[in-house]
Amino acid sequence: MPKSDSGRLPKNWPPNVSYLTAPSYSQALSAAHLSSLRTRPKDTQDIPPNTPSGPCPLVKITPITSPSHPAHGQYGLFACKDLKPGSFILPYLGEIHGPPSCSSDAASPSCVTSSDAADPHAASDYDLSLDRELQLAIDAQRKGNEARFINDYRGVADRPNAEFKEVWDPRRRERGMAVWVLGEGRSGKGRGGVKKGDEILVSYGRGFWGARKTDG
Ligand SMILES: C[S@@+](CC[C@H](N)C(=O)[O-])C[C@H]1O[C@@H](n2cnc3c(N)ncnc32)[C@H](O)[C@@H]1O
Repeated sequence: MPKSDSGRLPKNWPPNVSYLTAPSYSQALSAAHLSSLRTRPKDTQDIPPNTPSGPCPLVKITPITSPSHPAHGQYGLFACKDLKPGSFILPYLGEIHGPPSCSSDAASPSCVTSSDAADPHAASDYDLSLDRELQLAIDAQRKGNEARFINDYRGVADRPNAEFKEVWDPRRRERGMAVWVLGEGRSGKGRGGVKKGDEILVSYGRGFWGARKTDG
């Protein structure tokens, strides 16, 4: 049984994944990575102070039973109530890690190149970039929270209704990623927030799918 700090697990939480209520850190994170992680970037929104640590009351993990859904047989994340455009949903928790097998210097040339053997995160479908320059990312494959169940909108809806955005956590004084309802945008077209019962869908970006294309 996976353990969580609060002892409570969201419904449908998989037994082989640890449930996190706070970030986890790779032991290989360098001093430079930790320092960057704890430096507030400009123009980053705060995680709302009332964000619960533990199961998020706004969402539920739900098995995808519709055969026409491209993630049929897997899980998705659905809204338990109407969510306003631009509103915060939940943090994206997982193991914060740097580039593969990196030693104590973030810019170290001794970092080995990426391969599945050297990089435990290379094959993960749950690895979300936090800082491209420093190659910091958050991998929720083995440990995470409900946000790891968010599917891509392609083949499900015309457009995403949510997005992953960097945040500042004032309690931990640390950078992170979180899920937000898409804002109304300039035109306001088609961005009416998320309705109760809707699947929460983001765009993983073309890079995610490009990297998974097979030749055959
Ligand atoms: C971060 S996981 C999302 C949660 C996943 N459905 C689960 O139950 O664990 C990413 C994986 O979900 C599936 N997925 C998400 N969005 C999809 C889409 N639009 N079409 C096909 N598969 C999708 C793919 O298998 C992808 O590698």
